[in-house]
Amino acid sequence: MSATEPEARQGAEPRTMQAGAKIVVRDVRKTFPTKKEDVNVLDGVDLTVREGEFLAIVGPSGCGKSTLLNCMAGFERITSGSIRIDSEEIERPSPKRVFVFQETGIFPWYSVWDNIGFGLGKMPFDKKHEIVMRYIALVGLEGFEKAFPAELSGGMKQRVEFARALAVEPDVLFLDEPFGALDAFTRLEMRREIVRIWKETGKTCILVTHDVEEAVELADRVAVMTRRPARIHSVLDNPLERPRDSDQPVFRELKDQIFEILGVERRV
Ligand SMILES: Nc1ncnc2c1ncn2[C@@H]1O[C@H](COP(=O)(O)OP(=O)(O)OP(=O)(O)O)[C@@H](O)[C@H]1O
Repeated sequence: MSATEPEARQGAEPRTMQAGAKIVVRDVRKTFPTKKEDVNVLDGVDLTVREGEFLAIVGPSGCGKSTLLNCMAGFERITSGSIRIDSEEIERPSPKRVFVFQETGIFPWYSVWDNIGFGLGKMPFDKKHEIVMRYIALVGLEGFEKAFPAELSGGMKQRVEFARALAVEPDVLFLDEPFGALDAFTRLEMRREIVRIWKETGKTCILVTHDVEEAVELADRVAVMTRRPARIHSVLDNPLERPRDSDQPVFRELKDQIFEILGVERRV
């Protein structure tokens, strides 16, 4: 396992040509103006997300993890710096970049089929049906296409959420605490599921989580943020094969390393 210091700040021209780079974040600052005073949230964030990787972002509570994710997806405008996806500057949201939140993202008044087909817009029924059923199968919900969310368990609703996100064929999946509303057992089950889905689809996945163990179990690399105003403290490589076991010495070392970084930040 190895930790890399945040990538060196680039000059005016971001280093977008790095082989395999999907998202390049350079010297990003984000300030929220409020009536009382400006809230300085991100303060020089540098991060490169590789094509097809599973990257987790952890950090102290309220440090700006969701803000960074929103900026990368184009939902929030950055104050300065640069965020490029496939060498294109991000200025607005795109259907190629979708969010998966907690189960609350799905519409209770729509069936599983309608929820998953929602983002597909107008298209011939047969084509839509083929796509919806493909993703229903991918997430293991065959037989539940006519069910409504109230008839589903928390884990099943989460599967609908994943299928709905994937059906629009995004090339980046942003996962913002997606398992936060699930009970402990279902959360463990869904962690395994997300790894399987990620492997089968090859999407670039960026996960924000409070749970360091979850980050180490799932991610190829873990980016650790400082407290607010935040930057990336370090990015740790996770060399462990999947499925991972939290009793493995390397798993524990990696977790300890992250806690140490977070602890240091808390004492500053
Ligand atoms: N629209 C906004 N206007 C003003 N301040 C905001 C806005 N959005 C976020 N903030 C502030 O930015 C800071 C970072 O929020 P953010 O939700 O990104 O942090 P986080 O690390 O994801 O939080 P948590 O650990 O609680 O999930 C917080 O202090 C928050 O109050």
